[in-house]
Amino acid sequence: MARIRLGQVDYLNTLPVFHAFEEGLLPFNGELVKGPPTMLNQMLSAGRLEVASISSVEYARHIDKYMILPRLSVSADGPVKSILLFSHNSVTELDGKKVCLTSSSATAVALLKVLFDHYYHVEANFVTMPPNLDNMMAEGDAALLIGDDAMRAHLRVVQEQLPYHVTDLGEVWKQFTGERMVYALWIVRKDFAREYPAEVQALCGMLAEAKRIAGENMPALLEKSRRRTGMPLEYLEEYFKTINNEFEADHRRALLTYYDYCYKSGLIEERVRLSVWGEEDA
Ligand SMILES: C=C(O[C@@H]1C=C(C(=O)O)C=C[C@H]1O)C(=O)O
Repeated sequence: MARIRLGQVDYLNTLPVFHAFEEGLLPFNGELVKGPPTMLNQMLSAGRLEVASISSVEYARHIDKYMILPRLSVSADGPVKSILLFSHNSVTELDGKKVCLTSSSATAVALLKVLFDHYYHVEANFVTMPPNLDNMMAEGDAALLIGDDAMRAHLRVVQEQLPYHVTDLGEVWKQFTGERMVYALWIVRKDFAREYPAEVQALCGMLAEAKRIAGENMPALLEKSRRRTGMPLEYLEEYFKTINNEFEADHRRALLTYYDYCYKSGLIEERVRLSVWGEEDA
């Protein structure tokens, strides 16, 4: 029996899928590997994980090697609250300025570049840095943060009344395209899926069960999130209402729209078709 190394993006937005795994509520006898998206992106690509939640743009960069697991994503329809650009001035004034990008992200980095190219028509200089708001704002004119880092930074901006503009890229994307945005997917390595289809099928069942369990245990999940991050309960409650973890027809159309723009901006090399585990043409 193949042991599955399962990568978990270590942000709140994957908890509605991973909570039951963390709590040992499922008969999963593989290994859970936690880290920021870019770490898991690399590990999956290097064959050091079999399955992982990773940056959605990464799928488009490895379509020959990857398959999408059904009915799973991290997405939001409009404002997402955790993909945020902090800036000293408004975004339209960032032409020729320095924008610091979190080293944890791939999807949001590409989304920012797409929006700069096609929506704001702004050409900035990008530098990649560890996710630290103060260092980034000292170094450049704007800072892109994602996940819990972005949420913490936003709370600080409000509490300490820091004089920054805060732009929610999910909201801008929705204004621009009318679509939701899919930030993360659950991906299996194709070579592994071909060799161990029964294990992948069983894992898909567990992931579906895990979502159901989390949905029925929101008070416990919220309390765990509060303990883990120190963020206020109401803020977390709103966040979990904002994040969606499905992958249906709307998500697919939205994702393909995003990939189209990534292609136009030279951020991915080929046009993409979605190959989803268990579907006819996968
Ligand atoms: C919405 C989010 O989606 C995340 C954004 C990612 C990226 O930018 O590469 C990767 C995984 C997601 O968990 C977030 O973390 O805030």
